[in-house]
Amino acid sequence: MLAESFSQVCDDWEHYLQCKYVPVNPVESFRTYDVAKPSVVKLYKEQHENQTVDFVLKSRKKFSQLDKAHMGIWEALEMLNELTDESDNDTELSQIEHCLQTAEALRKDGFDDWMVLTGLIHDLGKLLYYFGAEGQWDVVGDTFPVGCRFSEKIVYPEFFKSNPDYNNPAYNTLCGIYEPNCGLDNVFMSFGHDEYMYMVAENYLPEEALYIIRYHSFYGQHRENAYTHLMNERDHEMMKWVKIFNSYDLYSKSDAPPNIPELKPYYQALIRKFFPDEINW
Ligand SMILES: O[C@H]1[C@H](O)[C@@H](O)[C@H](O)[C@@H](O)[C@H]1O
Ligand SMILES: [Fe+2]
Ligand SMILES: [Fe+2]
Repeated sequence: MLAESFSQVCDDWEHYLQCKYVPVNPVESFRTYDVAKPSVVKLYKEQHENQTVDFVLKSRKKFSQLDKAHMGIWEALEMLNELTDESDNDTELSQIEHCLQTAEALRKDGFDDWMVLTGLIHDLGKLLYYFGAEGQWDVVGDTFPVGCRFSEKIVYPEFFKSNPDYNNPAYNTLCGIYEPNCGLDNVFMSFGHDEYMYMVAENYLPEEALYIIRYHSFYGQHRENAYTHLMNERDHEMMKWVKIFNSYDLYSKSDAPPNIPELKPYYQALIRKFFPDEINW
């Protein structure tokens, strides 16, 4: 099932480049963190204070075992439905609704199966909240590299001042522990649902889908371009997909809630094209 080359995955790249999701609400009404809910501010304070190199290494080790559950994708979506994302300032809908909204918006614009499926599952990693996460701060919210200087372009940069890595000379230079242009593959991102879902889906999806899943919360780069110095050529190619995906992830939040029972058969069939009945979590 793994796609071997870019052209195999995407037969109509030019078409996709034209696709710009047009939100119902004005673009400026999204991600307005200066007027955020108190839960959002609290979440980012905890996240920025606690995501250290040590913490990320421990979390990667703990969750890469994939020994937390054995279940199917649709089952996981239903389980996720119980969770309200405290970092999200833009939607009050449940996560299954958000996942379906993203997938539906992609489907309407004619994207390939793998991309629609990516929309459906991109936030499923939030299940790690039930699998022994410390709280929501190591599950949701935007992500960023650790082990190098925290960018001022990240939301609420002031909270990083209380992160123990902030004053560590090994970690607080522009590239920190990394070589310039080493590639994001070699960079430790703050731990959360992106990295976890990447681990879960690694054997089943094409490279582009996995890249989107792994970096969709990395607004510091896909929106702010604050970490270009760590990227290699592959990242530049792949990041184009993340940018396209982001419009659908973010702006579809203004659409009407999807009809879950009506959509279920289509998405179950789509899941079966890529995943076995049950996978390890
Ligand atoms: O609040 C949201 C939410 O947690 C999303 O799932 C994540 O991808 C975004 O980056 C974040 O801003
Ligand atoms: Fe997400
Ligand atoms: Fe999302």
